[in-house]
Amino acid sequence: MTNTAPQPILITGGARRIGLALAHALLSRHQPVIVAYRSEYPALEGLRAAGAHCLQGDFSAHEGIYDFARRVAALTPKLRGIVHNASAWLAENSGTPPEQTLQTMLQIHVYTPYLLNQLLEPLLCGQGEAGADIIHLTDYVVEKGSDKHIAYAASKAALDNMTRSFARKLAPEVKVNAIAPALIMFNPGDDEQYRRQALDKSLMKIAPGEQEIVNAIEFLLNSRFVTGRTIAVDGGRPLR
Ligand SMILES: NC(=O)C1=CN([C@@H]2O[C@H](COP(=O)(O)OP(=O)(O)OC[C@H]3O[C@@H](n4cnc5c(N)ncnc54)[C@H](OP(=O)(O)O)[C@@H]3O)[C@@H](O)[C@H]2O)C=CC1
Ligand SMILES: Nc1nc2c(c(=O)[nH]1)N=C([C@H](O)[C@@H](O)CO)CN2
Repeated sequence: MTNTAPQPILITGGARRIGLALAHALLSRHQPVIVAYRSEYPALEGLRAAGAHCLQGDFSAHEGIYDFARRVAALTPKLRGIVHNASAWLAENSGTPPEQTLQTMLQIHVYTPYLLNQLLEPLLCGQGEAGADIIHLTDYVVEKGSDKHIAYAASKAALDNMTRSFARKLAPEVKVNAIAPALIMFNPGDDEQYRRQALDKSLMKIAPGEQEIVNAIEFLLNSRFVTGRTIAVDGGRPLR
């Protein structure tokens, strides 16, 4: 009887918040993970102790993405999946020149998944039908736009669209889906007024926390049939 070990899932931006929670959830189910991180975090120690491979990588320039893909390929012959979680939430009023805001948003939400999906395709394919997954973390604002985060929303919309293109290209070996969250968790600097207003935007009126996204990702990983779709995890925001 052959006993094949599960192949790892690559999580970008996995050293904090949603990516970190996902990495620990998968590790607790004996699913190996490779965590891509840019900045050092104390949480990396816990991830390594739990068995994660943590690979430093900065996707701010194309060469960093190519270099990172080479190091992933040197680490493992196959991947069970890629979760494109790495992101920055830059607003137009951040003081950054607008062309730089757009460039930063396109780099992390469009170039990074576009290049990694192609550079790592040989690691995803060859594992049978529905043998691997790509999951793009997008945003509810893809549907609605955002007056304060115009470049962010546009770049996430491009990522949402790429979900369907890569699903077409890689079927039936690789399923490709997106998860579009609305507010999942606040940032530490968010004040009370902001929190009240943000909570009031959904029907459910809570910030549900990382586990909601972990649950959606586990649903997709367990499916053999769902591909090319965007799962909304938004507390009913379009109905408000
Ligand atoms: N939190 C929420 O309520 C919502 C989240 N989402 C989406 O869910 C996902 C996870 O959200 P959240 O946990 O809040 O994300 P965070 O913004 O907290 O973390 C994102 C991670 O991506 C990394 N990253 C950003 N730019 C780069 C880069 N150029 N190269 C390498 N790594 C980079 C960051 O690294 P570093 O630490 O070095 O900056 C960071 O660790 C994101 O895609 C987000 O857009 C969508 C809607 C709501
Ligand atoms: N990369 C990130 N994207 C987003 C964040 C974040 O902190 N990092 N936060 C949000 C907000 O929670 C928003 O949905 C409600 O205020 C959106 N995207």
